[in-house]
Amino acid sequence: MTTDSNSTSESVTFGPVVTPSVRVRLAAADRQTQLTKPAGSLGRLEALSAWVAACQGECPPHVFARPRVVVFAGDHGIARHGVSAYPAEVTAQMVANITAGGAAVNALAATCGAGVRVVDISVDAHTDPTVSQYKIRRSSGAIDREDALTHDETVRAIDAGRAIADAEVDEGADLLIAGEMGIGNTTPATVLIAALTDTEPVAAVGRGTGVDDAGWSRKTAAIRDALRRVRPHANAPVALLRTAGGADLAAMAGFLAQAAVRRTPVIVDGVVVTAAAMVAEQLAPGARDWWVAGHRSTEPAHSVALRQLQLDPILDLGMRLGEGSGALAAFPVLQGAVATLANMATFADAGVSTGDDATAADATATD
Ligand SMILES: O=C(O)c1ccc[n+]([C@@H]2O[C@H](COP(=O)([O-])O)[C@@H](O)[C@H]2O)c1
Ligand SMILES: Cc1cc2nc[nH]c2cc1C
Repeated sequence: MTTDSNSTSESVTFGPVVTPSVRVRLAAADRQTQLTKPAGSLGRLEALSAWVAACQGECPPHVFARPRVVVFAGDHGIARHGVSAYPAEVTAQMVANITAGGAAVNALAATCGAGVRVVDISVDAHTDPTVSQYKIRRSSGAIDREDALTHDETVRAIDAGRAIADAEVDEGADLLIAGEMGIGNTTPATVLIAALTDTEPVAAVGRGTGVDDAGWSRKTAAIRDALRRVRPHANAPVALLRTAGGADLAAMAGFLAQAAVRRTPVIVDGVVVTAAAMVAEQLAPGARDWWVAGHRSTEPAHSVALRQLQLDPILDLGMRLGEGSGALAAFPVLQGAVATLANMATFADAGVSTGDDATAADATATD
């Protein structure tokens, strides 16, 4: 088996990813011990707040002022081969629904002040020019029998995602969420994750939108066939996306990699976004330090990918929607964590006795 391993020879290069500040993370952990609460009593919120402070490079951190969701929409040729519970036409219909404000992503984003943008990367329909600025093509190829994209399309899709991340950060986004919409997209997502983790199709395949048993069998066979085509490219992210990904997945990978280059934290969503994240980590090593997993989707491949990326999801609510919904559900938890570190009084400020004072008082009483 031949292996392409040199990602620079694939003509896509990302700027360096710096590590979120270790010094600030330690200062944040120390400040958490000084806040008016028993030591460690905010549980994982304490580590989450320290991560945000490290990403922002200052402690105390500031609560997020401009969280932004970008929903990447694209169709997949494999959806025409009975692997989803819904017809491919739903992708374009949902793009219109998101644009009109009627989708779950809109409802969730409105509760926490997040802005939503939907971008048509590869929808198999004509869409409004306001969403099609970055369109690469109409639908990616059916990956069980043909490449998803040409090399040139793959590079352009990655660059589109990079440009979208740059535009969001330049316009002041201080937290990014990648979401997606695309009938059939759990099939290429599962192929990418299985290829990158050497996982058997049956251990990774899930029901996606709720496909029935016959559809599940077709999906498993499609994943097996696509895996045969893609396995030689497991160490070559551009070839991986070209062979068995899609334009939407490539754009998300570029977006997630560039967010890290731009030192902007990201809440990762479900199985499709996390598949793109695995490729983004190949494109820009270290990018994962800038991401937190919002939730654990019910798709088995999602757990496989989270384990590989060493991301511990904030929520586990049995969600499997996509659109960035799981990340948005987790956002108030993350924002709350930041608010504790940013806004709570210290024991010294508030004149509240510390645990050390109790120990000292006990010692005095027994002297
Ligand atoms: O995010 C997830 O984990 C997730 C799990 C199952 C389904 N989805 C969404 O459902 C669509 C893909 O499902 P399917 O069955 O058509 O492959 C796509 O629009 C995704 O946003 C998303
Ligand atoms: C209606 C619908 C909405 C979605 N949002 C994300 N994936 C979806 C799939 C369907 C079918």
